[in-house]
Amino acid sequence: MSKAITIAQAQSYDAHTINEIGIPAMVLMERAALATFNNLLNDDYDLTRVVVVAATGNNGGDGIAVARLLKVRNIDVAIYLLGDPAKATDQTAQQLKIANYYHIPFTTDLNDVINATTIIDAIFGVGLSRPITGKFAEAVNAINATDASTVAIDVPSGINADSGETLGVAVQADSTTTMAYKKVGMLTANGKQHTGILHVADIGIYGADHVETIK
Ligand SMILES: NC(=O)C1=CN([C@@H]2O[C@H](COP(=O)(O)OP(=O)(O)OC[C@H]3O[C@@H](n4cnc5c(N)ncnc54)[C@H](O)[C@@H]3O)[C@@H](O)[C@H]2O)[C@@H](O)CC1
Ligand SMILES: [K+]
Repeated sequence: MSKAITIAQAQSYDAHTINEIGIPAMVLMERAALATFNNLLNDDYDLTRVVVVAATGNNGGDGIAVARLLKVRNIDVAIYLLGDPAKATDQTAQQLKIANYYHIPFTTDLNDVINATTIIDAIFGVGLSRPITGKFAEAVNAINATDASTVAIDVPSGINADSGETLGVAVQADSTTTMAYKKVGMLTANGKQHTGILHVADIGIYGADHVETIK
């Protein structure tokens, strides 16, 4: 799985898997979360205090699911939520509901992010469409200012997954678990520098050149 794909390819492979093949989006989200969680454990980060910084797109949903996987293992985890939960995607709204069931604490205090030992960056993935500003930028700057280890989901937030450019500000990750295939922007100098160690996770999404098409 060494090929690299564009944002448009990532989105069309996702849509094909969900709409044509019929694997539910929530299943893919759960696999993305489990892959991120397994890499988090294997890479041996200090999980004394974990904060998941999540927005309300599907990248955020992946992160909220990771928070639950940590919580059920008795790891101290909180969610710093950015954006309006009323505008969450269906899958992310469902993950928020599950997080509430498990009583995962939500914090609005950036000091909790600053004092974490490990931060999960689940702000934006391939859906980033404009420069990061306001509260989102404050959170990214706080993440980058800490000594905490930072683990990005899919793409370090703020990096354009096509060009590798920083859109406003971008998370400087120690490692990134990217879904299905590398993203071309992560192979540029700026992209690489923000991605850190790159893990590619097979979550059941494949391109048209995959074995799936062999009749
Ligand atoms: N759809 C799928 O099949 C899967 C998606 N997955 C995850 O979902 C991600 C893509 O999810 P989405 O398409 O929801 O996109 P994102 O979660 O990356 O973000 C999109 C949301 O952020 C907003 N946004 C974009 N740039 C912004 C900015 N600068 N400031 C404020 N808001 C901004 C958009 O309006 C949109 O609401 C992937 O990167 C991956 O992490 C995974 O769960 C696996 C399956
Ligand atoms: K991210």
